[in-house]
Amino acid sequence: MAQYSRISGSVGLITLKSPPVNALSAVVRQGIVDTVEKALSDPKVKSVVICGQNGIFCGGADIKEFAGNMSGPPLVPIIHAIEAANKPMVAAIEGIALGGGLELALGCHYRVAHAKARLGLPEVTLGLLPAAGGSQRLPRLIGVPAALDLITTGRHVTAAEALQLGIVDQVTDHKTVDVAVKLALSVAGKPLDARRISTYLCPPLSALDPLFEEVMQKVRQRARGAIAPIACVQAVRAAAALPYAQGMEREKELMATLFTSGQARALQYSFFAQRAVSKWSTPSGARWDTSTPRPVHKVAVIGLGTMGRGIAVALAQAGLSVVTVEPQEKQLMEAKQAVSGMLERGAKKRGVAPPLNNITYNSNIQAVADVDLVIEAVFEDMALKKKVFQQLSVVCKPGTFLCTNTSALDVDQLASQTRTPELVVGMHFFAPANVMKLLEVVYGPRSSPQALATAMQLGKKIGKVSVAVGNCRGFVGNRMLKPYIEQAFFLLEEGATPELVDRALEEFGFSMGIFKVSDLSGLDVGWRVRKGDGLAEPRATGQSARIREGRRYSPLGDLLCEQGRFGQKTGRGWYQYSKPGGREPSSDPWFHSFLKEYRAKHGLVPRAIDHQEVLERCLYALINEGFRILEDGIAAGPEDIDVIYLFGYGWPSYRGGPMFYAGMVGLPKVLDRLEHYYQAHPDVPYLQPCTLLRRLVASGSPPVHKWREVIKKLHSQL
Ligand SMILES: CCCCCCCC/C=C\C=C\CC(=O)SCCNC(=O)CCNC(=O)[C@H](O)C(C)(C)COP(=O)(O)OP(=O)(O)OC[C@H]1O[C@@H](n2cnc3c(N)ncnc32)[C@H](O)[C@@H]1OP(=O)(O)O
Repeated sequence: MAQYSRISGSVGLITLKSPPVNALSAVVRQGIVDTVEKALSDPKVKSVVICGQNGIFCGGADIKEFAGNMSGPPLVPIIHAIEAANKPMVAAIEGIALGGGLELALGCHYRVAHAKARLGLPEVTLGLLPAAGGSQRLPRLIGVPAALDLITTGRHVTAAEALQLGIVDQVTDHKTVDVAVKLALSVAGKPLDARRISTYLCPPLSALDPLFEEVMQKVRQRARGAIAPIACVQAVRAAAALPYAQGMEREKELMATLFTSGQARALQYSFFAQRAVSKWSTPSGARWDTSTPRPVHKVAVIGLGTMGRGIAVALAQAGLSVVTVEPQEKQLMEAKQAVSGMLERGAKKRGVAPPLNNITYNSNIQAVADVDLVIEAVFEDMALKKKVFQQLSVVCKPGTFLCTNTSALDVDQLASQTRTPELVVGMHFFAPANVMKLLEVVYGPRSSPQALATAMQLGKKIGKVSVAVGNCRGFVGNRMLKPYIEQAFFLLEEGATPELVDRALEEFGFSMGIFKVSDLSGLDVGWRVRKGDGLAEPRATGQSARIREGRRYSPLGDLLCEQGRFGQKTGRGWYQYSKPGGREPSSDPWFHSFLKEYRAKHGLVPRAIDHQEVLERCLYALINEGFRILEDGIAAGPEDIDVIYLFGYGWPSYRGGPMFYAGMVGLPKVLDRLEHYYQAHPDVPYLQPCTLLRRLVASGSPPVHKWREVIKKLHSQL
């Protein structure tokens, strides 16, 4: 709703009231219509201030409404009425003015922002464009280049930047509404024509066409298949080229296409999925709202390899006190230099002082005696990790949470090395740990709800999207990756090339195909794991070379590693590079002839493989494993899996995540194709459709938000 009052004798005050972010729901929009009418018809009122309750101006349109039938008065005419008003309208912006919220403010004649406010048009991140006049007013106000930047990226700006750009007229450290009322009093009765942004022309630019061509090219490259950023450029172009009324028509037309698109549905799903994962629950009944995290001030990081360094930086940047331990002096010195450099570069970017003093560097594990929580980040080796946990159990003060940054190992085995297994959880960071947003928080059967809640809270504090997952080999992300990679290897055996597989995946929207990723992260990583599992040992030639434990196995990755081809770091992998450490992959004739010989040796007759098959085999195998994970209760719901893939594995955001994507493709189709491929490859168990997928299809393929009901039923029957 919106509340109306009169203050300071002649100022009408309209307060948006719709917690938590005063989104513009149908009720709020109706409230604005009613209160504006009241203010304009009250002869005692000479000017009007619009603000939001609880220090928040407005978070934009109510995104929940987009999924249903939109009712209530539309926003565009409301904003037109505000702009056309014959009394000055002033927006008092506290907290946030985002999307429709900023568009509402742009309809006002004046804007005052609190110094801590953030403003932006993030519609593009929801698969939309600012369609309540934002795409037409913002370029008229701040010019085409700046508007293109804000609208195509959706980035939020601070009040200071908004002032510099000319989005707001005034920034204050005081009570924003009081300052806005003062301004409203001072401008009462003054002419308003020059304050109506829709009447402006965009600031002139000499070479409009080349500018838009250049921007469009950049945006297309960055968008990698997303349609909203393209539409945003087209809308701003209309603002630059057309009179306002025609520009608004174009804005409406473009929005109509986006609004009903699958991409918008996916991005809006992902917005709510990100929020849903913070409301975690476990099969044993622990929940986010009944578990109290303990405060964490001082954290230890054990091991200063690549992961440990990134984790230490992420912690220090969030203001935590960090105790690092690296027993090898040389490695410790190198790490100190590297970490300081990372902190300095990060601080420069953010315009703050580097938090160098937040970190101490130690070679003795005794230094962790008084920390609240430890994150072990030593080499991925169970024996080594067990030793560290035994030491930690002795050294740390009672009650210290002990976390491991393993990417696949059994958290429960590590817990059993300590006297307090209930305080042990996994905190699986993704490289580079100070950049990547994802954190898998892994609870074992003995982890206490408080340990889980504390790790989740710490993740949030350091700016991660944290997802609680159960303990199994590879947890969620890496467990699903295994069948995906396996299919890619099999496709090479059957006739594909790394180039073909990568192209198909990149056209789908991944920034890099699986073979480029493998070269980047190092082929030796997977090789070490396979050797640990007894899979990668050199075997007899012939049939048995391609079978392990009765299942089809491809030794291609192992064979490359045996040749010292570890990817970018050695300058050779699935591709070749100009030098060791080179970044630009190019097709490698050696690999192609090696593959030819390999196929001949194993009697494999290559056949033509198209992009469709690559996508179906790689992605459906991965999705099938996702369903198994849900079946096993390792992830609480499809949102958890999707968020993990969106934030940790480069899944294209406009496809919503693998489980959402399966729903978009249609579960019957996914099931049918898996059945087809399993029939063709009965020695590949990952292709066998799992029970949950069958059950969902049998229950009419409900939409993704209803899957939990089916999962619950399935669990109750097991
Ligand atoms: C045929 C064509 C017809 C077309 C008709 C279309 C009409 C066109 C007119 C206008 C269109 C306008 C477009 C928009 O305005 S789109 C919305 C733009 N706004 C945003 O993108 C903001 C999204 N929200 C955020 O970024 C954050 O939530 C933020 C506001 C910054 C607050 O962050 P934080 O403090 O971290 O809190 P949470 O993110 O956890 O959010 C708290 C809860 O509030 C819910 N929320 C937030 N924003 C919205 C929103 N805009 N609509 C609905 N709900 C919102 C969020 O889900 C949390 O809820 P819960 O606690 O239940 O999880």
